[in-house]
Amino acid sequence: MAGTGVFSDILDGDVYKYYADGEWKKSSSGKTVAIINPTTRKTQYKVQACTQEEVNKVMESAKTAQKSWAKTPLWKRAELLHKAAAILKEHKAPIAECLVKEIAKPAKDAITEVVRSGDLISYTAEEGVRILGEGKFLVSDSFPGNQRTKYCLTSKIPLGVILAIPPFNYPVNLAVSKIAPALIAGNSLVLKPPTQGAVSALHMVHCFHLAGFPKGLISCVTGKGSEIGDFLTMHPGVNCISFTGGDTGIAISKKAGMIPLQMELGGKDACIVLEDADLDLVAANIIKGGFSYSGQRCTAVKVVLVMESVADVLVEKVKAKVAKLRVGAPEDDCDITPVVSESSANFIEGLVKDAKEKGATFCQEYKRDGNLIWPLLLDNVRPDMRIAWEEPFGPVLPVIRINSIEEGIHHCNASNFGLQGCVFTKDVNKAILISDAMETGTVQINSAPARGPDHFPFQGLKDSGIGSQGVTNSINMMTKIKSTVINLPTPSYTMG
Ligand SMILES: NC(=O)C1=CN([C@@H]2O[C@H](COP(=O)(O)OP(=O)(O)OC[C@H]3O[C@@H](n4cnc5c(N)ncnc54)[C@H](OP(=O)(O)O)[C@@H]3O)[C@@H](O)[C@H]2O)C=CC1
Ligand SMILES: O=C(O)[C@H](O)COP(=O)(O)O
Repeated sequence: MAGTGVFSDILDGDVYKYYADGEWKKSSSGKTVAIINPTTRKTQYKVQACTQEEVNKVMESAKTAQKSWAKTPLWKRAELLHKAAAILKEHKAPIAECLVKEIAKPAKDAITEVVRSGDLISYTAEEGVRILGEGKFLVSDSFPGNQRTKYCLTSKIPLGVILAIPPFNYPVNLAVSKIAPALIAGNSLVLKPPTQGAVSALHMVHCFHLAGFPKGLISCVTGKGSEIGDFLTMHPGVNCISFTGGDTGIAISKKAGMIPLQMELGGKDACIVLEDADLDLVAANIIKGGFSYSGQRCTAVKVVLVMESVADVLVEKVKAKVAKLRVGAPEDDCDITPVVSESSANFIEGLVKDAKEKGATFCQEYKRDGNLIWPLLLDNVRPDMRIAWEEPFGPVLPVIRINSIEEGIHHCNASNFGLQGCVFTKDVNKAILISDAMETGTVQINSAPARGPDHFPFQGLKDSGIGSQGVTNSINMMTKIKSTVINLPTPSYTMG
């Protein structure tokens, strides 16, 4: 049960506290933020609306704690991360319950997110010990005109205070994907969780608290991004921002100072289907890729570009699978659950209405009950329809029929997004040519797009982001290079 047992410290009455200086605290603002359960559309939880003064104190503590954390041996940092991972997995049930209640994540997917997060933390600890435990040794005479009079020792050092801002759809996994690399690299961490997902995140933070991390090293400030967000992202105490979400990230990148930014933003992942594709495999991946978590994934299949000659058969196969999707409450492990908010549902409905007005073929009747939208496949979608380009972040999937591979690649590359894409064909030569031509960070061949496994690079191009994620890339981007050069009076060459 959320906020009970080991988690009772984080709850004060019906309001969750924020975390700073190794303690759970009540904000002096006296204001709270309601978290609306997408299924019931009623207030499920409340969190603090932290003040700017409290953010200032958090940043000061983070700066101080980072100095001693940077002197903590790598093996000790890794040991604490492994402890946090174990505690997180031990308490996966109450944390998963929070995910079900605040973001309507299906119960089994919620458990998976928490376990995956524990695994990510441990993998990051191991990877960090390896890659941060070695540097480079350079000699001067490799550059023309130089004798071997200079030895250069380089190492990766921490940036300082990392501000992590994850999105609602993975409030635990996309938080730890920032927290763990930051900490193993010797940084301190300030977390601003999404409002919907904040209580899941607070429970996750408590697992780090229970693991025994130094006071002030990790903080979690709550409050609406629209109210406290700018103060955080423009705070002079922040040395790096790692953000996942929507267009907000583009706005942040224009406001932030001269600091490293890691931005994972929206996507319009295209699924290109060639005539020789295994259409049963394609249909299964369209269902998994297009409708998991009701399409609320940046890596969801967001447009199907299928060769006309096989389109009828494919659409029928997908329709048959859509009909079998269970629609309902996340507690019942339904495949399609309510989208995260009424505003999101209204946005999705706007795209559907536009497609209707412009003549798309509705493979199912459009149906909505509150935030619950039944899965909808739109066939014969044309480029003049908004759904061809915009990201619904919901269970609505457009099918565009193409007559050539070039047409598919053109549509994919005409998008402002460039996160992932996928291509289905038995011809590996064509698959490689198409992958090379698609302007996306990743192309999946014969499978739906996906960020996982979490050690794979994860890179958005164009409006899909900057800076590459994935465990190793995240660790590296949260460090900078320090060099020490030893100057010898006379050249010295190591004898064989
Ligand atoms: N790339 C991806 O993985 C994801 C992309 N998205 C895209 O974003 C859209 C909206 O989803 P959502 O999660 O609301 O994304 P947002 O970009 O609105 O929010 C992402 C995070 O940013 C915070 N935030 C909001 N405003 C600011 C600000 N001014 N400064 C700093 N932080 C801020 C939010 O906090 P708060 O919740 O308090 O507003 C949240 O923690 C989706 O429709 C989808 O297109 C969404 C999720 C994942
Ligand atoms: O932001 C997102 O939606 C996630 O990065 C997608 O992750 P997934 O492919 O593992 O669902």
